[in-house]
Amino acid sequence: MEAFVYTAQPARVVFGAGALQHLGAEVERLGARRALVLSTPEQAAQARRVAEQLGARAAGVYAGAVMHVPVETARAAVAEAARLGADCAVAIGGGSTTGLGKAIALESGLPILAIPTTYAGSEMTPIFGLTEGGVKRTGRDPRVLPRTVIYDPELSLGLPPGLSVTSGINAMAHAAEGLYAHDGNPVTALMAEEGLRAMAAALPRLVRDPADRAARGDALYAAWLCGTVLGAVAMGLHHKLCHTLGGSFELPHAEVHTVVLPHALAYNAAHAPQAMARIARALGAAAGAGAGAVVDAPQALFEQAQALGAPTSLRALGLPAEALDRAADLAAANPYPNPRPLDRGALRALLQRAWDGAAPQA
Ligand SMILES: NC(=O)C1=CN([C@@H]2O[C@H](COP(=O)(O)OP(=O)(O)OC[C@H]3O[C@@H](n4cnc5c(N)ncnc54)[C@H](OP(=O)(O)O)[C@@H]3O)[C@@H](O)[C@H]2O)C=CC1
Ligand SMILES: O=C(O)/C=C\C(=O)CC(=O)O
Repeated sequence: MEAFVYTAQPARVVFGAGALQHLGAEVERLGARRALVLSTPEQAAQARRVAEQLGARAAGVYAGAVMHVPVETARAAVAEAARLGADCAVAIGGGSTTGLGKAIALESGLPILAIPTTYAGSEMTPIFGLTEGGVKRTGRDPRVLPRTVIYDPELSLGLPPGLSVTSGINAMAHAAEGLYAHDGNPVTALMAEEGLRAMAAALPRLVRDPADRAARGDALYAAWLCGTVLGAVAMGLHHKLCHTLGGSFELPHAEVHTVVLPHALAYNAAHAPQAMARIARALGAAAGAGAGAVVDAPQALFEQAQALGAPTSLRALGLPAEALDRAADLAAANPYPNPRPLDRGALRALLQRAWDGAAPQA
């Protein structure tokens, strides 16, 4: 085995149906006395229930989270945390709410307890994102890594099948790119392949029955693994393209990941054969393909998304055709680690296929 470096992220995970019951004890374990509960406006009722559960340990509710964390929202939340004398943030919701918790932690150092209800995986990463003047910047800072994560599959029962699928594929994207990361290692590869297998197996069950508790648990387990990979190693072309399309053209995060992933993998396939073999093995195993069956990883992902009823074209997400040239310019502009060198013409062709909803092509 070759030499490698693996840095574990020190989050505590409490996992299982009904795990939310441990919230009070977990807040106490953090040494916190006044937790500010965060959510989106739509999930405010759930946040209030969480605050009631915390009783005297709740400082209040801030239900102002929005996608991509505008700096104005972050500043307002930091001010509210200070006004209420909060010494901890409890973020219940998807990546948008966790992201707001991270913005507070970045400014104030408050510990975060995250309770994820989607599969985005932000709860397992020291990565933050902030949007100012229509431009999103991301960074890494150990202060924003949640100290404790409560994964309770009961809380994701209400996540609609369409969102479950796109959010699940968002998670799979972290694992897939982690498998060819320049700073990857055998431990993150193990987590990535298992995360891909578990998510690919869970999603068809969730589409058949969104109330399938076992499948919800498997999907959250997969999200945890995939999020851990995102937090541990560098992402490449796929995440860059999605940030460009999401940040500059305001496309929805998980849906963009779903459309772009097969195409980004096809772009890199010939330059990352071992990663492709592991992705294919994970997808083949999930689909019940016999031992030794050959599965084309990008094509298998494309077909799985189609079969699950997910969007497969950028056109369907509302991207105007005129935006493709600028998106290609932006994606080719700044260097970042990727197995295949960035070629503006090839990226433009990739984007065209993703816009058309065509099958991925190496
Ligand atoms: N820093 C990091 O490491 C990462 C950051 N991110 C960031 O997170 C954001 C995306 O996260 P994502 O989770 O996809 O987006 P959101 O948190 O915006 O959630 C997506 C949708 O899911 C809905 N939802 C969430 N939970 C439930 C539930 N239990 N029942 C019903 N509906 C629910 C939300 O509804 P509603 O609006 O009603 O609450 C929303 O419409 C992006 O900003 C992305 O950049 C993503 C991955 C990693
Ligand atoms: O944009 C962020 O907030 C940080 C990372 C991600 O969103 C990862 C992703 O693209 O899913």
